Amino acid sequence: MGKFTVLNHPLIQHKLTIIRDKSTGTKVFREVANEIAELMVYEITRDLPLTDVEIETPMGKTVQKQLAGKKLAVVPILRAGLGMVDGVLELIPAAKVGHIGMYRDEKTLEPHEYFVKMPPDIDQRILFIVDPMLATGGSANMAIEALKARGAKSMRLVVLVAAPEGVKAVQDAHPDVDIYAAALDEKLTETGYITPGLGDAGDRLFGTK
Ligand SMILES: O=P(O)(O)OC[C@H]1O[C@H](OP(=O)(O)OP(=O)(O)O)[C@H](O)[C@@H]1O
Ligand SMILES: O=c1cc[nH]c(=O)[nH]1
Ligand SMILES: [Mg+2]
Repeated sequence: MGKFTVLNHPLIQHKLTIIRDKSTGTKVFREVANEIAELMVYEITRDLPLTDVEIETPMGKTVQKQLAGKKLAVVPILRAGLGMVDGVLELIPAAKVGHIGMYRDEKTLEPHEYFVKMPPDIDQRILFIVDPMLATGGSANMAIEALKARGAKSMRLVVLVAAPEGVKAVQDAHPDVDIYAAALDEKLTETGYITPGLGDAGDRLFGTK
């Protein structure tokens, strides 16, 4: 089973409270969502392997560390995942960005894929799939399937708020994918929203209804 980790650093908890608050407007919501994504990526990349490299400082030759092995890519699930990309790129500016478009039918809650554009070498990369909300897990599971079908072998799912239902659905369907969340909330409502949650992440990021 894939690991599920809640990254409950005090700064992350504080910032999450800001974006949960319904009085927080679009501008601050966007800024703070990216700040949380940045803090999460700092934690999630702790286990990346390092290798020795010889360089020359102004004082002479020395052996130091650099990131080894697989390169990274960030994959936002459109639309709302876009609200986390800049935060990730602050720390990993050289990462490639793949996009996958998914929307959830408001009545059936079934996910629908409408766009996929990936870097050509996703089989060589660690993919950080980002989406603020993991509700039923349908969108994340369909996105992971689409990426696997295109050759992806190493993926981590990074969400701001997770519902227990979504965590279980992804763990059951994709035991090879670890999940990281800023919070694990109580449950889903009858209409498929996470409660207490933060509402509709896409609408809050982009000012739509
Ligand atoms: O786990 P699930 O039940 O699939 O729900 C979560 C999905 O719902 C939201 O997207 P939405 O469909 O609202 O699209 P949007 O990002 O364009 O607003 C959210 O950003 C996730 O992608
Ligand atoms: O609570 C939820 C559930 C799905 N998508 C959202 O944007 N919010
Ligand atoms: Mg939405």
